[in-house]
Amino acid sequence: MGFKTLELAELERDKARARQQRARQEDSGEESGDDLPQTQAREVFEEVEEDDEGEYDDDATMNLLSQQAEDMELSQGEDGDETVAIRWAPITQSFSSQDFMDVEEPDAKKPTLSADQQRAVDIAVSGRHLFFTGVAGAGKSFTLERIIGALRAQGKRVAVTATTGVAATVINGRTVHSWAGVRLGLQDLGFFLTMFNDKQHRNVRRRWLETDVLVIDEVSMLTVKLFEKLEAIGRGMRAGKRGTQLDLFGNRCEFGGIQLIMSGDFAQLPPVGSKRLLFESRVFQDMFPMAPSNCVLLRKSFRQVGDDGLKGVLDEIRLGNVSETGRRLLNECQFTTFGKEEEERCAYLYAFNKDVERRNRERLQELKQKTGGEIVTMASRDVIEDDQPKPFPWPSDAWPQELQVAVDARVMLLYNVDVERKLANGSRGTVVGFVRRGETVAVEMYGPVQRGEDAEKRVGVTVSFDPVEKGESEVVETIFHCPFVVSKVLRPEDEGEKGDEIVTMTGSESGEESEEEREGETLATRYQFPLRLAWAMTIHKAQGQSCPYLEVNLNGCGMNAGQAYTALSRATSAKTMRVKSFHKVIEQVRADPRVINFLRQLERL
Ligand SMILES: Nc1ncnc2c1ncn2[C@@H]1O[C@H](COP(=O)(O)OP(=O)(O)OP(=O)(O)O)[C@@H](O)[C@H]1O
Repeated sequence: MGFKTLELAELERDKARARQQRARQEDSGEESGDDLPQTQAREVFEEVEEDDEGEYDDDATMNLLSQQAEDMELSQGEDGDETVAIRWAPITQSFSSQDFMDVEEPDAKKPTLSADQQRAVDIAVSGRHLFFTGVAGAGKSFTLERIIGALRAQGKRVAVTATTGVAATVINGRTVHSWAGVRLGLQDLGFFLTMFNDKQHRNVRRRWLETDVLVIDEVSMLTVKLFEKLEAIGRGMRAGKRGTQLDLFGNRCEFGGIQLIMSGDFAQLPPVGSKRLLFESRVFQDMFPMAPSNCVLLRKSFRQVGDDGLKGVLDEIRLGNVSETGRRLLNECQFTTFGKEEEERCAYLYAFNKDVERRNRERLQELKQKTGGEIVTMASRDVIEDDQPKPFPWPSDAWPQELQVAVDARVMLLYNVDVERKLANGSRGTVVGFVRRGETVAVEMYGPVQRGEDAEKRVGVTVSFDPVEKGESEVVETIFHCPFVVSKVLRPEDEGEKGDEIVTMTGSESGEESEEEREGETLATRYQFPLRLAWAMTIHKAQGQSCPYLEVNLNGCGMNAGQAYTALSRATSAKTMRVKSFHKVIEQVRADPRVINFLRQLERL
């Protein structure tokens, strides 16, 4: 497909989106800002925001906020050494009507909910906080979509989020960090409450104030510390609005009265950099008491339909205890073979980054031999401040200085470009071509230098992203023309909690920084494509996805049933899954006793 065709397809899609939005606005009697140029429309919107603010007494609110900040200062707790695990910062923090988007009426053809799924929907529409969980493929994301539809039909303003970008794409949401405006969430409560009250952050503030229901998916990866911080921010931000009243059920207004809908499976991946699991949080326990009125366990898996053998072995691994029958099945999976096309679509999962990188390098060389195509090296453009050492000691998690790609190479996106359009950190696709000078202005301005034949002319890379299977089996194809990403090393103004330098990865299509990102002194900046090779990926990147063809290497998953379980449960059937390094690991797989205990309590409800 030529580039012009790609651009046209994109244009058509944007037009269709605009048409849909206009139709929705007309239906709801809302005035459309579409006829205005974009900036003007934004100004109109901001004026409305200013007016809304009149509802609150700003001085009184500020006093309350500072008081609350002192009262609720969060301690570091045992998670004090939390590592910086999420390497991006939101591209834009802007509030959009999409945050509170209407949804279509339920379609009679859509699959019907199981009794447990229906119970979750009923609790959600009753206005109570809801936590629901279930085995991988039990339809947690699917049920969330139904819940969101039902709540919006009640006129509620629902913010849809997940703990990772890829998980957010599945439910048409954004990351909870981005929604909440907290980036990595490293600063203390007072910092956020003060920050959200300056004019620059009015959009974040407005989101906190106007949301009725906050949905968070894949909560097994949410740290106790961040969850409790979000709860305190909610209370702090909304204090001027609702005080510290009790809600309809006589509860203290957690999250300042926002209803919480949380979903995830603690038998899958735990949070990065923290030993505590979310259900150990006192705030979580208060909000979601172990009772049928607040918690639901979905028991049936819909992913491995028709493969009871695989379902059975997954249930065993989940609890860290694999039977002889289960071992035999996994043993047979060592010898699964795929046809040529299936092998191309296969996802290879590893526990370690070094294995992922090795496998991807091998596949790139194989591709070159097979097609005779050229491997293109994208060298980053580095800007290092005068007083900084040269070469600059880039942190190990900075984007690579040299990125190698080729046409037909499988690649993965490295930050959340546009989660609503399914372009999230972890989204996978295939390189379809290179964009040459003159075909796009933005690329010329911000493109990195390339080496290799024809390098002068090659200034961009075009990727066709895989369709994302939504909860209800629709597919959305996205063809994406890569923007560039700025990777910065900053010395923050407030020195952070640890006084260390913080690495901030920021991205924007224009290459310009957004207001919120202009904090601290820039030491060095790297311009690079936000891509990495992705025939192989880490198990973390695969959470929440279904993989029709899968190879799992279990090396490194010992002692961590969550990793083995997450990896193997991406498969839709044992026939389309190849398992490697299984013997050594299966003896060691142990489930976390805290998780087993938590699940047993849920079973008894
Ligand atoms: N009631 C249902 N009827 C038919 N299909 C369903 C139903 N519920 C879920 N599914 C299908 O099952 C598959 C898995 O669902 P989903 O991805 O929501 O599971 P999940 O619990 O979120 O999985 P994971 O824990 O791996 O993220 C999807 O293809 C979904 O469409």
